[in-house]
Amino acid sequence: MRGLELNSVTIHAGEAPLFAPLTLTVPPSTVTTIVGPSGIGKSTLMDFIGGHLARGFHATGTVILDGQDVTRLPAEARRIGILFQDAALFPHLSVGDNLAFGLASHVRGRAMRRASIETALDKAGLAGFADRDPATLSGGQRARAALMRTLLAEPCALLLDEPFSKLDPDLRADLRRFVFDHIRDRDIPVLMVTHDEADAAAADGPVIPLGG
Ligand SMILES: Nc1ncnc2c1ncn2[C@@H]1O[C@H](COP(=O)(O)OP(=O)(O)OP(=O)(O)O)[C@@H](O)[C@H]1O
Repeated sequence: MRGLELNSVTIHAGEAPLFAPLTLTVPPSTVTTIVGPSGIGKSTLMDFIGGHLARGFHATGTVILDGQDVTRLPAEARRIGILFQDAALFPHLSVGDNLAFGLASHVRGRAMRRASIETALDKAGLAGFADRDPATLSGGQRARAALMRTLLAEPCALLLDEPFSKLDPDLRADLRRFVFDHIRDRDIPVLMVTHDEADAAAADGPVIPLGG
C-alpha cells in the first residue's frame, strides 16, 4: 500500500514514553497535521520517522513507507524529505550548489543537473539566483530554496517540522501557499508539525493530537 504508516510508535527519553503510542496512515497527496503541547515530542517523532533520532532517545513501533518497513534503515535509504523551521541552506555553498546537493542521483550529466536546478529555481521565483551566496537572500527566498532542495531529492514522503514558524505573518501565508502548491502535485504523503491554526487549516488531511 502506498503512503506513510506509523504503527504504535512512541519515543522514550529514559523510562516513561513521551506520548501515547501513535498509529496512523498518511495517504499520498494528503497533508496530515500533528499538534500537541510543547515538549511532548513532536520534533523528536519527526526525527525518528526521518531516521535521525538523537542519542538519549529510544523509540518503539514501526514506520512503513509504501509498504516497506523502513524503521531500521539509515536515513539516506529511506527517501524521506524533511523541512525544518530553520530552513538552513549550507552557508559555504552557492544557492545552486545547495540545490545540487539535494538533486536525486539518477539525474546525471552536468547539463541535466544544471537544467533541473534552473527549473527548480524558476519555480521558486529565484531565476538567476544560482550563483548567489545564501546570506544575500531574504528569509522567504531561503525558505523557498530549501523546499526546492528537499523536493529535488524526489522524496517518497515529506516531513514538515514547523516550516513557517520563523517567518512574519504575511510571508508565512505566502510560503505556506507556495509549499502546499508544490507538494500537492507530488503524490506523496506529507506529515506536518505545527502550532499554528492557519497552517493546520490549510492542510487537507486530519489533525492528530499527540497525547500523554
Ligand atoms: N537529547 C535529549 N535527551 C533526552 N531528552 C531530550 C533531549 N532533547 C530534548 N529532550 C526532551 O524531549 C522532549 C521532546 O522534545 P521535542 O523537541 O520533540 O518536543 P516538541 O513537542 O517538538 O516541542 P516544541 O513544540 O516546543 O517544539 C522534551 O521534553 C525535551 O525536553
